[in-house]
Amino acid sequence: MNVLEASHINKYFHDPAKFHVLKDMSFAIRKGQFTSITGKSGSGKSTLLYLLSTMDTQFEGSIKIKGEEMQGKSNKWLAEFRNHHIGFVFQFHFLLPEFTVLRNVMLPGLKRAEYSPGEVEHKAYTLLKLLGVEDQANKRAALLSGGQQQRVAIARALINDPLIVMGDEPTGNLDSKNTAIVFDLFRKLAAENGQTMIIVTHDDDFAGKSDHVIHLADGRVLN
Ligand SMILES: Nc1ncnc2c1ncn2[C@@H]1O[C@H](COP(=O)(O)OP(=O)(O)OP(=O)(O)O)[C@@H](O)[C@H]1O
Repeated sequence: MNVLEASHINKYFHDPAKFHVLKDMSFAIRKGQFTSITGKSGSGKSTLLYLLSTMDTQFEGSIKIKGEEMQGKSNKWLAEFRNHHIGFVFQFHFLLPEFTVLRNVMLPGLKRAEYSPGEVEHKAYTLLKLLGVEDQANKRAALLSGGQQQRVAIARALINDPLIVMGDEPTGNLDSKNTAIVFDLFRKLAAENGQTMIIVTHDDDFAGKSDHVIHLADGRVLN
């Protein structure tokens, strides 16, 4: 089953001159598939992920998630859809620096209010443990190293069991040991929970081990 279908995506930037950054891209991503988006610096990986995440609505073509067309929906509708179905890990972590690590991970779960605060806390702690940062749980997020913050941001992205996890270089600040831990966790979530991973990466090793690679070059998808 396809969880995401992109058809004839075209995207232009207009600053300083008109620039055709994404050219007629079409592809499908299946449920539970571990997809890497690769390509040289400047090839459009982050731009494409931003579109797929529904955060950028300025493009031509169609993006369907769970069979639902994302084009033409209001920002409010899209925000609600993202809250329910998509977890993000950005290059910058956007943790709330004055809140504890545990609180940062719990917040999207508390906002969703599907589980009790106690259950959300238990889940947050379990995720921090899987990512090897449970000993930082009660520290203020601002005090953590870049790599620790990245792992906390990954835990936060996973707290609501999203259908799709999207990451822009989610292991960019991690050493090889922690990159392997994150990769194995993503792989397990894809295989056991059917969660779909869409990950922008420079790491050929990481991409080589994924189920599906979308390789960008000259603004196009190479097959
Ligand atoms: N807001 C913008 N306005 C104009 N050009 C932009 C804008 N954002 C990105 N670009 C250009 O679009 C191209 C693709 O950028 P993008 O950040 O998607 O590449 P990338 O493959 O993710 O690169 P990297 O691997 O270096 O992060 C680049 O040439 C970039 O300069």
